[in-house]
Amino acid sequence: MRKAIIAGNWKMHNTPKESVKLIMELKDKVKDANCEVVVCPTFTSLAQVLTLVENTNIKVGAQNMHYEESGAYTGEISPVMLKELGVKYVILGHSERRQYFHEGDDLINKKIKSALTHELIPILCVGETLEERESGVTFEKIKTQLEEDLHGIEAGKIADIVIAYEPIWAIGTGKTATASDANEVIKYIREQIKKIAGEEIGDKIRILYGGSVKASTIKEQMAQSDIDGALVGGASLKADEFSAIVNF
Ligand SMILES: O=C[C@H](O)COP(=O)(O)O
Repeated sequence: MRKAIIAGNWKMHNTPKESVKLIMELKDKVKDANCEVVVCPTFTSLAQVLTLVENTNIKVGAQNMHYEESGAYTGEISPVMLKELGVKYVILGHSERRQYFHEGDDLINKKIKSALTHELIPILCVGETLEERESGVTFEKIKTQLEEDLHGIEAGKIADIVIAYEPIWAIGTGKTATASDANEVIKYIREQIKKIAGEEIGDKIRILYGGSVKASTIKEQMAQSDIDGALVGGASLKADEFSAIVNF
């Protein structure tokens, strides 16, 4: 049985003060959740949020990291720094990183390996553009991303990764993929993981859906055979909406 995860990606929203306010509002509202609850604030809010979620059921993730432990990489944050703070998850390969910061699969692969070495759980995002979907190459695109992003990672370690299927056309657009369309792609991802890492790991790995998830969509999404949770952007910025998603 795979334990569901609902993760909120706050993206570049919330100052430290705003983050404190949101987490204080959220704590009580999600305390009885039946899934793993994760919030991913900006780097500048991580320390305060981590302190405030001590002894609660909320875990904390970062939104990105460098693959090196330290060095002359101005403006970057290392896995060692995240680990020391108490961060548990790290989002890697988000389409916004791929699109605006030109992160390629090679780089994402290095980051995933490094996160695993430092016992951070990567939330690896994959997904197709609208153009790719319309020209019928969704599965090919996802297959390539998985093969390249997971290249050279031993099968046993792949089980620790969380994958988020995020069709790019559904992110921040209000256009949610239908639950059955999302499930179809997620099933395909699971099949690919079975090919890469073996049957058992494919059955075990948790795969989330992301893209305009709201309180009104989550029930149907979670009722699908292969969807193990959600990576939530916009709707994770409001305590009432996010807690309604978490308590689906
Ligand atoms: O990481 C989260 C996703 O990009 C989804 O964002 P969204 O819920 O605002 O569409």
